[in-house]
Amino acid sequence: MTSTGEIRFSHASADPTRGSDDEMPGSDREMPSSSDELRISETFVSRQGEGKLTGVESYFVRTSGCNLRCWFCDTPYASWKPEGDRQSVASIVDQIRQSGVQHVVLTGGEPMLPSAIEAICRQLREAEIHITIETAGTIDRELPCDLMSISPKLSASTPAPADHPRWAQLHQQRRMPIGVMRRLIERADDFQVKFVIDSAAEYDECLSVIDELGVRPADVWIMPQGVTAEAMDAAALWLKPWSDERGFQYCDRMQIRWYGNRRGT
Ligand SMILES: C[S@@+](CC[C@H](N)C(=O)[O-])C[C@H]1O[C@@H](n2cnc3c(N)ncnc32)[C@H](O)[C@@H]1O
Ligand SMILES: Nc1nc2[nH]cc(C(=O)O)c2c(=O)[nH]1
Ligand code: SF4
Ligand SMILES: [Mg+2]
Repeated sequence: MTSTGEIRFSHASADPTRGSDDEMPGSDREMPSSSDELRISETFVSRQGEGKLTGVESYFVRTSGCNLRCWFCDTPYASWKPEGDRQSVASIVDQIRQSGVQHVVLTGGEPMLPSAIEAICRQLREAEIHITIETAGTIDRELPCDLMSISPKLSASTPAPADHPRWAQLHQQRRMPIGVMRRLIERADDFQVKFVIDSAAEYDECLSVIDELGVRPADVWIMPQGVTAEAMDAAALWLKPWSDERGFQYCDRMQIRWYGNRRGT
């Protein structure tokens, strides 16, 4: 942790923010990460459903484990109750290469947590495969990335303190390191910033984060919180006009429309 409270991992370091899935974040229940393997909850080929590459066939690699605990997380099997076995960097990259798919989406959980993500990105870059990283933007790593897709977590994402006292506190402390996000944006070849909005009460905070990040409206994507087409239809009525008025991109999460909220899609 730096003096500003930001987290920066050097190559092959262990992950001090790594928490377990229960109410004892930081416990040693999980093995420390290594630079040549990481825990994977699922891999699959699908179409990118969010942001500027929507529609592009992509090989998804979902790491397991997260340093945050959004109450609405749509992949609890990679955050609240992380599942999956450890796999080597070599086997993951081999499978991607054998698939012939030219775009990879590294997501999670939090894909910037395991140090092995750096080797994956270096090897994919060598193979000239396009890399998107879907991240909450709380962890600073230097790695090759074509599209850094940052989804900053607003305060309404915090889990209920009454139900999850330790995670509520940690989530609140970790969720918005603006300096880390700025550096990720500066280093990446391209970037987008995607906000999940659950209610109009989050508008002011969203606008002030955009201001602090210094990004243009064209780089901002507004996504409704929700995991069904019905929830997205209902949210679009109030959220899309607000987004359009400010010149933001509106992001209907298309995978939900195409496939429903199903794992592996
Ligand atoms: C599961 S997260 C994994 C990557 C990273 N941890 C993050 O949050 O950006 C993938 C994307 O799904 C979004 N997301 C998760 N749950 C959601 C929900 N209930 N409604 C809308 N978007 C959601 C996240 O904000 C992020 O953009
Ligand atoms: N099709 C599809 N597109 C996605 N874009 C970002 C995803 C994610 O979970 O990070 C995702 C996902 O899970 N599926
Ligand atoms: S940061 Fe991403 S993976 Fe972690 S809990 Fe929030 S939405 Fe889920
Ligand atoms: Mg998803």
